[in-house]
Amino acid sequence: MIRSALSYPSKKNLVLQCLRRMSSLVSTSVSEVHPGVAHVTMHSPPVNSLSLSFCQELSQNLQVIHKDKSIDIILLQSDIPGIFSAGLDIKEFTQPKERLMEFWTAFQQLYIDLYGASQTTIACMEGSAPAAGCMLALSCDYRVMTSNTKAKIGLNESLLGIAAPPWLAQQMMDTVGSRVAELSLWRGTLYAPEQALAIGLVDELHENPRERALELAVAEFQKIPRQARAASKTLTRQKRLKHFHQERQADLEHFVNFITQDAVQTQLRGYLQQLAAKKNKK
Ligand SMILES: CCCCCCCCCCCC/C=C/CC(=O)SCCNC(=O)CCNC(=O)[C@H](O)C(C)(C)COP(=O)(O)OP(=O)(O)OC[C@H]1O[C@@H](n2cnc3c(N)ncnc32)[C@H](O)[C@@H]1OP(=O)(O)O
Repeated sequence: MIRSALSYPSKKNLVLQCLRRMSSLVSTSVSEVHPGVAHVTMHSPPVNSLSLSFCQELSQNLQVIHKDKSIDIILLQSDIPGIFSAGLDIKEFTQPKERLMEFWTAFQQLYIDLYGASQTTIACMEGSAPAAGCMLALSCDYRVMTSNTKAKIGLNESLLGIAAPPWLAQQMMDTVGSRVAELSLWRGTLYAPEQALAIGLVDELHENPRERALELAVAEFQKIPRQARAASKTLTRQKRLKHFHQERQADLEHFVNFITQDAVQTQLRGYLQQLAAKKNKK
């Protein structure tokens, strides 16, 4: 089931290609909302956690959009109320080694496809974005977050008994500075919107992030020549991406070695139980 139709005027081949790809996919949809502006909408209830298939699907959609020269701005959003993305699907961490490798490879690819997108990307966060949910936002060029104080954003991995991968920690440092990142990484701080704005983790708060993101895209960002935006991105991101490609295999090995440790597995199972207990209390 496809949640909403793709519409790229005068791009019939691409539409067909997309539809073919998406026929077995259910967790994201793509739609052109204004000439040159595409919404990529995440919909994987209950919390848009990034499972193997969700990472792969999001990547595939981004790759299709990358090839579409008529699209120059991507708005990444969720249609689950109160949630942007809950980060990586923790259940994936308890899978056998082969699956873990496939999972992490798909997550790495998603980072490449989003952080490395030549288009201008805006994260429209109407809800919480912990851990890899925060990675999705950090990979975008601009972040608009809801002003609703229930929403939280940050890298809380340490509270799960794990650590963010080096490249995600680096994204945090690049965005908020080394000292703030250092503190927030080991504390696992999840920031309320006003705090996130104060440290520069998000760029704007708005009661309607989607509306604001579209307004920014059309009234501001599209006025800057597309090639200039893309070249500026290359200036600031190329070095990080090159390094990431060099370290990709080592990063995969680090992940598998780390996550399969008995102590880490015990901690993760405990964390999942905490989440379930919290839900039962509601
Ligand atoms: C040289 C360097 C050396 C170091 C190398 C180290 C390398 C190691 C690398 C390891 C890296 C690991 C990276 C991890 C990144 C991550 O993304 S980890 C995931 C972190 N995410 C979270 O902690 C979020 C947890 N969830 C929540 O806080 C809340 O669910 C929410 C705020 C998102 C939403 O709250 P609410 O709306 O109240 O929903 P809930 O009732 O809590 O949940 C509903 C439902 O969803 C399940 N769920 C929630 N989050 C996840 C998740 N991330 N994965 C899987 N499932 C999740 C929750 O259990 C409920 O499930 P049931 O309905 O009960 O089945």
